[in-house]
Amino acid sequence: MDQSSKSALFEVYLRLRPGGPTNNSSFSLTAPDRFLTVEEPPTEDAPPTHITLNPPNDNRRRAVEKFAFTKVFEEEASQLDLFGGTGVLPLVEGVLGPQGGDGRDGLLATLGVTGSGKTHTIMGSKSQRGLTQLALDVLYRSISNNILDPNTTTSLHATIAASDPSEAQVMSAQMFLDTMFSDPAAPSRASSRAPTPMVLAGTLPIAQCKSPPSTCNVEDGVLGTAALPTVSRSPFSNIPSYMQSTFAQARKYVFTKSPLKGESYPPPTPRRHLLQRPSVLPQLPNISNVTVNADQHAEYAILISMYEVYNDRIFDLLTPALPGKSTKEFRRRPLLFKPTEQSPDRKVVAGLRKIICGTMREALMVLEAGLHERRVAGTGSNSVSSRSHGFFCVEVKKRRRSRAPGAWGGSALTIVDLAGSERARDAKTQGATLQEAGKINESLMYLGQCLQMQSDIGSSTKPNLVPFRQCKLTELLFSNSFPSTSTPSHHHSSHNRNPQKAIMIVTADPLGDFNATSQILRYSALAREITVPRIPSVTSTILAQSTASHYFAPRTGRASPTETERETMEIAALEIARLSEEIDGLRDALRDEQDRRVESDAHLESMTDRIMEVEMTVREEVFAEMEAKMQEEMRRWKVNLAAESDRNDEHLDRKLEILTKTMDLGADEEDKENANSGPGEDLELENDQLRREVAQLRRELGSRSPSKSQRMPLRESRSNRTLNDIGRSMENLRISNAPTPQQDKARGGVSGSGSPLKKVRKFTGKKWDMGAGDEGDML
Ligand SMILES: Nc1ncnc2c1ncn2[C@@H]1O[C@H](COP(=O)(O)OP(=O)(O)OP(=O)(O)O)[C@@H](O)[C@H]1O
Repeated sequence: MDQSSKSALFEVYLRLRPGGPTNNSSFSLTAPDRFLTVEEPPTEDAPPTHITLNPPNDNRRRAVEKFAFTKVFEEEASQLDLFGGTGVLPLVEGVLGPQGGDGRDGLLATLGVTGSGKTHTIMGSKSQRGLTQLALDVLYRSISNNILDPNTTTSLHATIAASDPSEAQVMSAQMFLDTMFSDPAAPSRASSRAPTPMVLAGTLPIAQCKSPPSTCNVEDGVLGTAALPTVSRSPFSNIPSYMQSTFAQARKYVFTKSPLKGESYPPPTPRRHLLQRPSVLPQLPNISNVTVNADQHAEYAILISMYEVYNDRIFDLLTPALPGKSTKEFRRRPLLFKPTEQSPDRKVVAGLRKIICGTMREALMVLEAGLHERRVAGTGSNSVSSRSHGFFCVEVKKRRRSRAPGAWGGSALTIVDLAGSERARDAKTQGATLQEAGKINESLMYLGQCLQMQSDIGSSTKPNLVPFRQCKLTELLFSNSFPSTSTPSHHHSSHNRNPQKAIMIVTADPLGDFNATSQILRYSALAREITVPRIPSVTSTILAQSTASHYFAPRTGRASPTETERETMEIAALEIARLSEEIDGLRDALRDEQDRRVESDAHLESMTDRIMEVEMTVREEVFAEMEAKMQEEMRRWKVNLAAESDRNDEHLDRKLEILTKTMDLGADEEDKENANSGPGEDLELENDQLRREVAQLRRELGSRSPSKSQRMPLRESRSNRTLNDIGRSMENLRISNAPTPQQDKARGGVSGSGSPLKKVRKFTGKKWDMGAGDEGDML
C-alpha cells in the first residue's frame, strides 16, 4: 500500500483506546472480539503506521480492510506520547511565527466514534492533561519574555479591539472571570454539564453555600440567578489600573446590560449560576522542559475564544445564554461565519467574545467556563457525550517590538473536539437528541467527503475541488486550508496568508462498534487496501457501474493496468460490503415496518368494531326515544280527539234541542192559528216541504258524522218523536198562522214578527252551516 499519497491538508494519526468497561458496550457475558490489529512496522525503529480491520464472523460478506496513517498510537500510548509524536509542537511553533511575519494557522482536531477517546485525548482527564492544556503550556512558556501583560500595558485592550476583524467583544480575562466564577471563599453548587478534568474540587450543595443570603436561591437550592457576584467583593475590584477611568461606564454596563454608544468595552453578561473557581489544575504530564521557538523581535498577546457548532449553527461558548424577551427561557444567539468590513476576503466567526489572557491559568479558566457552556446530553452510547463540535481558538496576536509598535497581526491555533458519530439505533436517543445525532452524522459525512477529496487531488491549491462549503463544520475546518490573499480594509494593503497546518487525531476502540469504526477509518485514512475474501458473481456487474468509483475513488495517482484491475476489484468488494450492509439495514427497517403495519391493522380493526358498537348503541337509544315520543304524542292526540268529539256531540245535541224547542213552539203557535183560521192548501204543501227538509237534514247528519252512528238510534227516536211533534205542530199551524202579541212576548229572545215557518227555515239553515263548520274544525 502506497502511503506517499498522504493527505495534503491533514496529517492523520490514529490512537487506539485501551480496553475495559465502557459506557457504550451493552452488558454481555462474553468479551467482545477485537476486530482491529496493528501491523508490524517494516523496521524495528519505525513507528506502526498500518492497521487491519477484520470483520466479525457473521453472514455478511465483508472485505478485510487495511488502513494507513501517519502514525498509529496503540492502547498503551500516554498523553505525552501523543503530544510529542503528533506534530503539535511544530503546530504551536508555526503559530508563533519564529521567522517573523504573521505565522501559520494551526488546526488540531479529533475524530472518532462516540466514546472512542476524543475528549480524553484533546482535553485530558482529571489526572492527565490533554493536548490543549499541553499546547497552552508550551505556548505561554515559549513567549514568556515577549507576552504583554494586559494589567500594565495600557493600550493593549484598545489596540487589540481596534485591530480585530471579526466584530468581536474583546474583554480582559479578569473582568470575564469575575462574572463567570464565584469567589473561591464562596463556593457555589454550579455544576458543569461537561465535567472537565481541570476542576478537581466538586461542586457544593446549598448547605455549604457560604455566600451572603442574597445570592442563594432558596427555591431551587442553588445560587441565585442574580448574576453579578454579590459575594464578598465588588465585581470591579479586579479592574486593572488602566481601566479605572472607565470604571463608572463599566459599572453602568453591568447594571443596564447595554453597551454605551461608541464604547468598545463589552458588558460582562450576567450568569445564572456562578461557577466554582478551580483550585487545583492537573500538572501531568510535566513538560516544563519543552519550549518552541518564538519571534524574539515581536511582542505577543493571547486572545481566547470558544464556540460550538450545534445543529449546523455556531454559538459562542463564552457568552452565556440570556433570557428571551417574551419567554423566560434562556436563549443563545447563533453567530455568522462571514466576511466582515475588516476582513472582506476571509470569512470569520463574527461577534464572538474574545478574552485577553495574560497567563496560562487565565486561559485554562476561560476554557473551563467555555466547556461548562458546551452542550452535552447523555445518550445511550456515552453517558457524557459531546453533542456538538467544540472549537477552542487561541489567537496569537503579534506585532513588531519597538517604541512605536506596528499593527497587530498573527495567527490562530484552533483545537476542535468533534462530536462522536454514532448510529441513531445504538444511541437509543429520542426527539431533539435524535435530531442532534442526525446533524452530527451528516456533518461528519461531509467532513469525510472533504478528507477523501483532498487526499485524492493530492494538492492544497485547489479549494474548489474540496466540497467544504456543504456545512458549517467543514467550512470552519477547511476555509483556512488554502492560500489566500487577505486585504484588511484599514491597512489598504494585501498580504498572502499561508494555508493552515492541520493535524487530525482519529480515535478508535478496537472492541467497539465495527461498522462505525470502519466507516470513520475509511473517511480519514491516508491510504487503504482491501483483501477480498470471496468475489461474488455480481462483481462484474458492479465493476461496470461507474457510480462505484464515485463513492470510492482511488487514492493513488495514475495506476498501471494491473493496479487498475486490483483497485477495481477493491472498489467492487467495498461496494459489495456497503450494499450488503445497506440490504441488512433495509431488511431490518422492512421488518420493523411490517411489525408496525400489523400493529396498526389490528388497531384499525378494533377501532372499526368499537365504532360499530357505538353506532348500534346510539341507534337503539334514538329509536327508543322516538318510540316513546310517538306513543306520548299518540296518546295526547287520542285524548284531544275524544274531547273534541264529545264537545261536538254536545254542541249538536244542544242545537237539536234548540231546534226541537223551536219547532214545538212553532207547533203551538200553529195550533193556535189553526184554531182561528181554516185549513189551507198552501200550508199543507209547506208542511210536506218541511218534512222533506228535516229528512234531508237527518240524512246529512248521518253521513257527515259516522262516529255518531251509534248514537243515532237514540237521536233518531228523539228525532222521530220530534218530527211527529213537528207534524202535529204543522197541523196546528194550519189553524192559526199569526201569533198573538202575548205569544211573541212569551217567546223571549226570539224576536221578529215573521211566520214560524220562516223561523224554522232559518234555524235549519243555521244548523246546516254550523254542522259544516264543526266538521271542518274536526277535520
Ligand atoms: N486513552 C485512554 N486512556 C484511558 N481512558 C480513556 C482513553 N480514551 C478514552 N478513555 C475513557 O473512555 C471514556 C470515553 O472517552 P471520551 O469521553 O474521551 O470519548 P469521546 O470520543 O470524546 O466521546 P464523545 O464523542 O461521546 O464525547 C472516558 O471515560 C475516558 O476517560
